[in-house]
Amino acid sequence: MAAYGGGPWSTVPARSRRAEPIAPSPRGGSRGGGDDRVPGVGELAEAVDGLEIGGDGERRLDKYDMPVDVSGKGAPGPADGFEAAGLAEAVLRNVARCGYESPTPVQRYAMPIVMAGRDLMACAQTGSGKTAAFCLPVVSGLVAPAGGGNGHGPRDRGSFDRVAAKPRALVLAPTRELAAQINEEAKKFSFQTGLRVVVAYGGTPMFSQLRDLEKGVDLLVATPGRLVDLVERSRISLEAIKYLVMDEADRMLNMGFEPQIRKIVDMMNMPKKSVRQTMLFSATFPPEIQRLATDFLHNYIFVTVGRVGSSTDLIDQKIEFVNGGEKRGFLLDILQKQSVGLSKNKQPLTLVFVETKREADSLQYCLQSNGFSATSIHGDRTQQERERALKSFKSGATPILVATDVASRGLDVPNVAHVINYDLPKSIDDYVHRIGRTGRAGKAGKATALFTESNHHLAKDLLELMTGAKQDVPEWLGDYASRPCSGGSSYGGRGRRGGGGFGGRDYRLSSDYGYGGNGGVYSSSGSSYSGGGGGYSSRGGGYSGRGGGYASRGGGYSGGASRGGGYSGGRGDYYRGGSRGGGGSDGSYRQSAPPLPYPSYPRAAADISASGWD
Ligand SMILES: Nc1ncnc2c1ncn2[C@@H]1O[C@H](COP(=O)(O)OP(=O)(O)OP(=O)(O)O)[C@@H](O)[C@H]1O
Repeated sequence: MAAYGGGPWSTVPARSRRAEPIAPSPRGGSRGGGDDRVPGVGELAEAVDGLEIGGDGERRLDKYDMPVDVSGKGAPGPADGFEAAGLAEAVLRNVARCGYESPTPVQRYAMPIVMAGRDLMACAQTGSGKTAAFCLPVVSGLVAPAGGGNGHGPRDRGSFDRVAAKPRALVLAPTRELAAQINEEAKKFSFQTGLRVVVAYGGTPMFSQLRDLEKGVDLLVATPGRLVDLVERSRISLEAIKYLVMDEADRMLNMGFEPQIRKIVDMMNMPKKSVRQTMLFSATFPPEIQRLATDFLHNYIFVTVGRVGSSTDLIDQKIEFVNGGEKRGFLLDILQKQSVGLSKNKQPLTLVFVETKREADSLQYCLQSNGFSATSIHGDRTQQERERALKSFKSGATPILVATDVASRGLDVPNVAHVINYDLPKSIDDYVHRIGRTGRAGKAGKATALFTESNHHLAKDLLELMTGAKQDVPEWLGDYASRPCSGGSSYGGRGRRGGGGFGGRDYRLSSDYGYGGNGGVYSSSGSSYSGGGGGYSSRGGGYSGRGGGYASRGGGYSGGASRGGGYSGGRGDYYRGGSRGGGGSDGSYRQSAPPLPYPSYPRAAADISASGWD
């Protein structure tokens, strides 16, 4: 396979970019009155609270250049640049303001697909620019004039019709912090377009969000819980939705969250899938979630950059074997060593992941008692506390953030130098997302995992992941990986990743699915686009999962009183049976039962709320 032939990426250090004047739009001209003036970054920052552009250090954006596979009938080819993608001029100006010189691979492929009005499932590595990959074409589609080529007919401004706001685009995100971040990004990209971007998430008073909604909304970013609440109060109507995006889609459709997503999509008056345009994005997409996702997609295109669920080799991954009781000392040692010789305000930003909320509190206290400046974020802290902690971490005022999985997905904190998995997660996909908080946007990062005996179930997947990312793997990990594990392989077992090797990532290509051959599949990594043919019938092919389902993973999880049972193997929908009682919020389990193979996500309503799902 030939290497992916993407356009040259910017490797200009962000700092120098920040200092440079922003170039006027290459096309000149403007849309709508009064847009000729091109503001500088500072001005944009003033206009958009929370704007952050770049950070320190060299960027190796070329690191994301890797084989790209595209499957699905009639997929448009990639765009060489932002202009070639056909984005509206106002949006192009905002791209320039953000200092983006050329699109990342996922952006090159996703933008033309979305601009062509096609549904999309896209999988690309953490930190590789997926947010802009959906925001730019969606914003562009919203500002496009009648007949502007986006296939959505005349422009109809989001309106406030008596009581209900009617957004035309909806972006769903699994946590409040991520929703807030996407909101900021979307605002940047829609600067001076006349579009209104509004965010709605739980944990904050509703009245300010209502006031915002009353002014009208074109693009709404929301967490599912708060959205359901607003729709049920008739403050939002989804009847005008043209674009539906699910960020971190595999998480959104996973575990206890899926029913709420179904409620939003199927039972709240949203146009049906053949009418709206639906886009799903994540760095990880297990086949069973891909299968579930087809319920929401219409004749979609699947794009994967690199291997589904792989980590970027921008991250230097280390794994250390530690006895459970020695973890704290080990962590203190790491932190001590990395801070030597650095002044207080130059400490590297370090994110420490733990499994439970209680452990987060306790570790924060321990670190503080040992002279480290640390804060924490988890589902038991108030939203105000969470936001304060994140802000303090971002600014470097508190360079150590102890977090549960509530911070594992999507958060883009520039300059996180080190991610430490103090407790390893239950699944390899969670690991991929956690370490992906560093090594973003082409910058290098470091990840250290403390592996204990109880993490045996993860050994095989870690070995495979690290080997794939060209990391040094200790011999003992290979030993663990080759030994049978009583708990079976983790849920995130590589066997579920689509058969291994490039080309097997779109689950529709599984022979079980009845995709009908190689129709509409091409790979930028060499083989040519083979056009139509084939075709597939959504859900119709009898996809049988990973051959054996959960039960194949060494005994699987058999339920247990506190969990409400229901984990019976089969095709991945264990949560459908039985109650989902038990479990702490945001991936926090306090019980002393043996570790679950999966999930680390909340499964009861109260947990969902505390995790920020609302
Ligand atoms: N074309 C580009 N040129 C330069 N920087 C970019 C470009 N596109 C995105 N970025 C920057 O890359 C960083 C990561 O982007 P983003 O948060 O969208 O990643 P992601 O793929 O969604 O990651 P995750 O899977 O963790 O959610 C952001 O700081 C963003 O501003």
